Amino acid sequence: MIIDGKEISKKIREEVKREIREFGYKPRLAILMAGNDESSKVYANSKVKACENVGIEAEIYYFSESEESKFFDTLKFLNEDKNTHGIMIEMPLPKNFNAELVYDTLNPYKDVDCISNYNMGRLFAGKPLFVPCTPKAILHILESIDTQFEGKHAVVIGRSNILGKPVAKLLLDKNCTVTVCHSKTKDLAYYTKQADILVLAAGKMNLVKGDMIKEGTILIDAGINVYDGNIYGDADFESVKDLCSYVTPVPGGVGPVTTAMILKNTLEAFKYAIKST
Ligand SMILES: NC(=O)C1=CN([C@@H]2O[C@H](COP(=O)(O)OP(=O)(O)OC[C@H]3O[C@@H](n4cnc5c(N)ncnc54)[C@H](OP(=O)(O)O)[C@@H]3O)[C@@H](O)[C@H]2O)C=CC1
Ligand SMILES: Nc1nc(=O)c2c([nH]1)NC[C@@H]1CN(c3ccc(C(=O)N[C@@H](CCC(=O)O)C(=O)O)cc3)C=[N+]21
Repeated sequence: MIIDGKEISKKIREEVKREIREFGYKPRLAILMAGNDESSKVYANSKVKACENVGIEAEIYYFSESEESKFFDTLKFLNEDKNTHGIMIEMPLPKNFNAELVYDTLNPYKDVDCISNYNMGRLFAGKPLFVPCTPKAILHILESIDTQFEGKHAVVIGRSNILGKPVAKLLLDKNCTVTVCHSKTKDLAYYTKQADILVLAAGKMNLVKGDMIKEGTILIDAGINVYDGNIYGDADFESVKDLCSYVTPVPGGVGPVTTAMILKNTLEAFKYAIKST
C-alpha cells in the first residue's frame, strides 16, 4: 500500500490549527537561511505558507555566505526575543559558518528541529525537549499504519545527526532491533534484505531496488534527490512498490509530514514559552 503523506500531514495541521485558535495570540517561528541554495529557499517559502495556514507567524531571515557575524547577532537576538517562540535553522549551513557554535548558541527551548548539542544530548538520554521534525514524521507515519515494532528488525540507511541517528534511536525506544548502515557499509543488500522496517535517509537516488528487499517490508523513504527538475527518493519506487506492505512515495510521503511536524514543534515551543512566564 502506498502511504499518503499529504493526508497524514493534513490531520496534524488541522489539530495544530485548532489548538492555536484557543490561545490568545500567535506563535512565531523564525527561519534562518544562510547561503544561496535555491531549493532550500523554495522549502523555506513553503514552510512560511504552511505556518500561516495554521495561524503561526513565520519570518525568513536571509544571510549571504559573508554574513556570519550578522547571522550570530540575529540568532542571539531571537534567542532572547519574547515574541519569537521557535527558531529553525536551515541545513546545511555554508561551509565557512561555524556550525558547532550554532549548535552551542541556539536557545534549546526554541530549537524546534532539535539541532543544538543540548537537545541532542537530551534526545539520546530519553528526555527530549523536541524530537527533530523528519524523524518525528517517520515515527508518526509508522504509528499511523499501526506498525508492530517490538522485536522487528529495523534497518536505517544514513547516520546524520538530523535524520539517521535520531531515527535509529527512536526505533530502538520502540524495541526494534536496529541496524544503521552508512557509506562505508559493505554489502548494503545483505542488511536491507533482512529489514522488516527499512528507512532510507542517504540522499542517493536509486540506492535501493526491488531485488534488495524482502516481500512485505515497510519502506519509509526520506531521501530527497532532484534530477531533471523532478524529485525522487532513495528507492527505485517502481521496482519496490509492489513488494512492500507499505511504502512512502516521493513526493507526497515523508516531506509533507515533516512540514506538519515543524508546525507541531513550534506549537510546543510556544507552550514552553507560556509555561516560563
Ligand atoms: N523528507 C524530508 O523532510 C527530509 C529529507 N531529507 C533528505 O534525506 C537525505 C539525507 O539527509 P541528511 O541526513 O541531512 O544527509 P547527510 O548527507 O547528512 O547524510 C547522509 C547519510 O547517508 C549515508 N550515505 C550516503 N551515501 C550512502 C550510500 N551509498 N550507502 C549507504 N549510506 C550512504 C552517509 O554515510 P556517511 O555517514 O558514511 O557519510 C550519511 O550518513 C537527503 O536526501 C535529504 O535531502 C533531509 C531532511 C528532511
Ligand atoms: N534544520 C533542517 N531541518 C530539515 O528538516 C531540513 C533542513 N534543515 N534543510 C532542508 C531539508 C529538506 N527538507 C524537506 C522538507 C519538506 C519537503 C517536502 O515537503 N517535499 C515535498 C515535495 C516538494 C516539491 O515538490 O518540491 C514532498 O516530498 O512531497 C522536502 C524537504 C527539510 N529539511
